[in-house]
Amino acid sequence: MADTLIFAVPKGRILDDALPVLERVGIMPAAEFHDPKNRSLRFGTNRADMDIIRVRAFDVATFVAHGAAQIGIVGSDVIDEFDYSDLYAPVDLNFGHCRLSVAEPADEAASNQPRPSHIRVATKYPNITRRYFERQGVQAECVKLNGAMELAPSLGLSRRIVDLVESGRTLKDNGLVETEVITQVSARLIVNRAALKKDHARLGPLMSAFRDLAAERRQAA
Ligand SMILES: Nc1ncnc2c1ncn2[C@@H]1O[C@H](COP(=O)(O)OP(=O)(O)OP(=O)(O)O)[C@@H](O)[C@H]1O
Ligand SMILES: O=P(O)(O)OC[C@H]1O[C@H](OP(=O)(O)OP(=O)(O)O)[C@H](O)[C@@H]1O
Repeated sequence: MADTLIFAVPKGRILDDALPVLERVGIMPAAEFHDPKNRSLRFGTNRADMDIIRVRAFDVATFVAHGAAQIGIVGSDVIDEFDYSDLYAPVDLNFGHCRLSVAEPADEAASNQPRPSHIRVATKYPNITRRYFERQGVQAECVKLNGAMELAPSLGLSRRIVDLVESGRTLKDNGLVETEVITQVSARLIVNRAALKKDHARLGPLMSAFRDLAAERRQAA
């Protein structure tokens, strides 16, 4: 019997959109997965050869990149931040749309001052942020936060932030404006490259099923 395939999904907001997609490709987590009282982190599925793990978004990429999970679903923001060479992201699943942007207090953005060559930025994405500003000849000193980046400017932690924006509501409610879009974000299927080589017989058809479904959903949209 072949090894059990591990499918990693993020426990945050992407999960609600990911579950119907998984179901469409024939993967259904066991009933306990949906029980909020259940503290297990690994669950069976309707496929005897596959288990599902539910972890934090950034950890989905880490589990798959190291081959601890062979396949998963995660936002492209996370893939770009880590830039793991062992991660293959073959399918844009066309949900979880948002963008990664630079924002700053509305009054400071309006003042139109020239940007200094060294800036401080609060973000969950220090690698993307450094790379982005480096391309403009600006050295970005990043203060790593794991959430609530929007608080940083008003509390004097940094003038700028780099964070995800969807409706813009969080920025607005915290007195910030979006000044630059770094990149568009959507959910992706990710596969461990070594696992794909070793177990193409199972991972190949799975990838094709996700690819076909994504194409079908794009056509229907
Ligand atoms: N406002 C948003 N609109 C659409 N997609 C988003 C939005 N915020 C985050 N995402 C996507 O969902 C993913 C997970 O975001 P979520 O907010 O669930 O993470 P989180 O719960 O803050 O993360 P953590 O697991 O570190 O607690 C992000 O990596 C991104 O791809
Ligand atoms: O533009 P909007 O529609 O307001 O969405 C953007 C917000 O959504 C995400 O936060 P989330 O709600 O996931 O909370 P977090 O701070 O825990 O990441 C993101 O970090 C922004 O704060």
